Amino acid sequence: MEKIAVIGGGSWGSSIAILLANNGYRISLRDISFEQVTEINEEKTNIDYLPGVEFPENITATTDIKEAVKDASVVIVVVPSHAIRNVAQELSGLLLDDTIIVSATKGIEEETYYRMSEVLKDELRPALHENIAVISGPSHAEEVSKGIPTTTVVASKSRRLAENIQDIFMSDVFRVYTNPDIVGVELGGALKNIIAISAGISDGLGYGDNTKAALITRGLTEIKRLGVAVGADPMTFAGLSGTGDLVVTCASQHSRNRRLGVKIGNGRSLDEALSEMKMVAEGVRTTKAAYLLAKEIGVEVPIITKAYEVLFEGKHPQQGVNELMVRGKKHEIEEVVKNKENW
Ligand SMILES: NC(=O)c1ccc[n+]([C@@H]2O[C@H](COP(=O)([O-])OP(=O)(O)OC[C@H]3O[C@@H](n4cnc5c(N)ncnc54)[C@H](O)[C@@H]3O)[C@@H](O)[C@H]2O)c1
Ligand SMILES: O=P(O)(O)OC[C@H](O)CO
Repeated sequence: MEKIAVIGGGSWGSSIAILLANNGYRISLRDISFEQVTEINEEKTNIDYLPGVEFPENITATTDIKEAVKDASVVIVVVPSHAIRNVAQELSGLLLDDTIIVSATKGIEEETYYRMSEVLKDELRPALHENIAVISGPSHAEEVSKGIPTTTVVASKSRRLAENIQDIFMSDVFRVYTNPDIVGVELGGALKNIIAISAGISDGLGYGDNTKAALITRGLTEIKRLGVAVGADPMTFAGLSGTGDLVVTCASQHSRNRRLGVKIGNGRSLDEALSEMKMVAEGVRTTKAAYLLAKEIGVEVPIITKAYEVLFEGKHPQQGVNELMVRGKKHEIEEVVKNKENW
């Protein structure tokens, strides 16, 4: 049985491990929590992160990264974004030149504005750079682990590598597409979390479906604008890691980011909201990184800016919404206006 290592045994890492174990791979699941590792090995559960789900026999958990990656042909990194650089440092030196590395983490590094695959490249030796791919898309762990039909997208520089990973992940309940646009796929998955927090804030304030549709649609415009400014293909944002992931995260009962937003909309401070959550809400760090990046390169991102002011500068969420509503008048889509002569 071919071995795959999954680094990070929280909700998404555990779900990926279960999916790939059901696809016939031998899985070594690495987490830093001794309690979690023991529970997965002895009870075949991970109650805090994936309640109600049983782990198959072909998953073994370990705290030892060396043991996890030994003889693994593929290493999937599924830790929170703030841990990925440390993990990459741990991995460097442990991997063979032909090991495939897949990032399933969604975020932007705060200090460098690097995407997750860029952080991996920064820490792994050049021989491994061509082996790096990312997987993203609308895929809540709670549903994937229960075999609920899900679609995702794999991106890498090499089509052969993307198709190889597509084959590994594909099942009759998990459909995988490929896309050569790593920048767009990664940024779609990272930036949607900011809009999901904003959608949660809107729900917490008691606003309705119209407001959420506005946040999703205008949020997608901001994601696309910022993404294109740093090299993404605009078409990617119409796909699974753009529209798909944005819709699911803004609407889903499972979303950690939306849940955090609801708490803020209900009047909690960011620290209070975070202290009530065990799982990571990536959108918090991503809000800071995206706001600062957009400011630095001069891209207009009004919703992301208000999210930043509410989360980090203590602005009242209702005031943030009001400020968005009374901004100067605009055309809906500048490109459409430009294409219409004499309008
Ligand atoms: N949960 C989902 O549905 C989902 C779906 C797609 C993508 N993601 C992304 O996957 C990433 C992980 O999210 P999650 O929901 O699984 O987080 P989580 O909070 O559920 O779990 C994180 C896990 O990582 C572990 N961890 C932390 N540092 C580690 C390290 N150095 N080595 C190994 N393990 C470490 C923690 O102990 C914990 O078990 C995030 O970027 C998230 O956006 C999550
Ligand atoms: O639960 P969230 O908000 O972290 O979102 C999880 C996934 O990114 C959804 O695709």
